[in-house]
Amino acid sequence: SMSKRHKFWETQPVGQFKDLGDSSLPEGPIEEPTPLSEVKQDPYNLPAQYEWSTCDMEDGPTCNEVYALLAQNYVEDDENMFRFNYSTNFLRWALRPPAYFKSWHIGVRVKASKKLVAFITGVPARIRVRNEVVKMAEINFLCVHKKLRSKRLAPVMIKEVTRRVHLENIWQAAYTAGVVLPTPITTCRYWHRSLNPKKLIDVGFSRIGPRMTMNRTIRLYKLPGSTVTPGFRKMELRDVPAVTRLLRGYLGQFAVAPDFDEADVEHWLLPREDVVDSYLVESPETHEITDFCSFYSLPSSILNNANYSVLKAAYSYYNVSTKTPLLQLMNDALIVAKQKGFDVFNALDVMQNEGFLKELKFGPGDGQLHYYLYNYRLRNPLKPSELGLVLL
Ligand SMILES: CCCCCCCCCCCCCC(=O)CSCCNC(=O)CCNC(=O)[C@H](O)C(C)(C)COP(=O)(O)OP(=O)(O)OC[C@H]1O[C@@H](n2cnc3c(N)ncnc32)[C@H](O)[C@@H]1OP(=O)(O)O
Ligand SMILES: CN(C)Cc1n[nH]c2ccc(-c3ccc(F)cc3OCCn3ccnc3)cc12
Repeated sequence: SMSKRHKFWETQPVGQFKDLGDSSLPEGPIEEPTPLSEVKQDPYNLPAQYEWSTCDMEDGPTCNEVYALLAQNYVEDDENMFRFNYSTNFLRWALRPPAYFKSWHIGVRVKASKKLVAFITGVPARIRVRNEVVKMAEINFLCVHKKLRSKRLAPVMIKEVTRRVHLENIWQAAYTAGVVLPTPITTCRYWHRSLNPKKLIDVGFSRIGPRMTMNRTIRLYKLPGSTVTPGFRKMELRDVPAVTRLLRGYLGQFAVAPDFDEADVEHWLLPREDVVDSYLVESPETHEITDFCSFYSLPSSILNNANYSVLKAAYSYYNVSTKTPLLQLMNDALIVAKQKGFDVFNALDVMQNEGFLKELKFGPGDGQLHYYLYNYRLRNPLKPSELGLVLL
């Protein structure tokens, strides 16, 4: 991608590959805000047969259309064996955080049939970059129907969501992708911890290692039936103030991290069945909340297997350990994920995750996840361990 032409991205206020190494460029916004009166008031032009369609995720039929478009056309692994299968409840959670804008849930429909054929979203977030808290849009769920690929629809959709974000006086964004674009602020690897090795091997997600048998593999990944940490329990509404304090204190060590307040913690971290799970350790003696762990539920469709159609995957979200060793805390997270029927527990090598991945028998995945900021330059890329942000 360094040599590749990026005809669209070269026009955008993002770090450009040609600027890499030029440490004279200042860290911070690349372009200044435009006066709101000068922001384009009307939507960008789509090809004649298509129209913009703001998607109300609270409307059942619309939410189901978005679900179906993503279930059939969203991100697949490199071998096209799996495709993310975000649930409708997950999408409503991901897209309606505090102070969200419905106008940032942008669909493209065929005028004649009203068929939803493309989608892109933004949600507002306060992201701290080093010592600056920046109002940003987190951009996600960019999807063009498989039959409409390579028609340069994505740049139009990106410009339209940018325009609508600008109208709310927000000038920066954060996003991730499995593809390399100008220019990653960091590149993470993802790791997988088998919970149901027999199914993972059956569907081709994992392979039996050399000098291993199926039974030996099942034994290798066996976990206790219950958690081991005294005071380990599900998070409840009454815990929001304490978890907010714990999380803000912990995330302060990372160069880029969300600036969560109590309303954010209530939305993003209170357990929601089959969407997000959060646990904490309440000291039996002092009743102080000392540790926290969370994971979200993102199944993948299995695209061609006779016995299974869905891979149940848990993804590590935000974890804080101040008293319980991180290894023990995350092992308890694996134990509850197994209890809940997940087949695999996934984690990125961000934050302090490298400290538990190998020890808890995670294996490296076969791809990378690149993190990006829009209209905000970092002088140097970050190490994954300097990143405290997980996007869904
Ligand atoms: C201040 C507010 C700012 C807000 C905006 C911030 C920026 C937000 C940016 C969005 C963040 C989304 C984050 C997110 O959702 C998480 S990443 C997941 C993206 N979605 C998928 O992978 C689903 C399956 N693929 C598709 O649906 C299509 O392949 C897509 C729609 C991906 C591209 O459709 P297509 O039919 O295959 O391609 P054309 O229309 O012909 O367009 C080709 C151009 O698109 C560039 N491209 C390809 N993939 C991209 C990607 N993942 N991000 C950004 N750009 C991407 C590509 O480099 C080329 O530009 P270049 O010629 O310059 O290289
Ligand atoms: C983050 N969010 C924006 C979705 C997203 N977009 N692009 C991606 C590329 C990789 C990962 C990812 C992140 C963590 C992880 F443990 C495994 C992953 O992908 C495995 C490959 N795969 C793809 C579909 N089914 C399986 C997520 C994403």
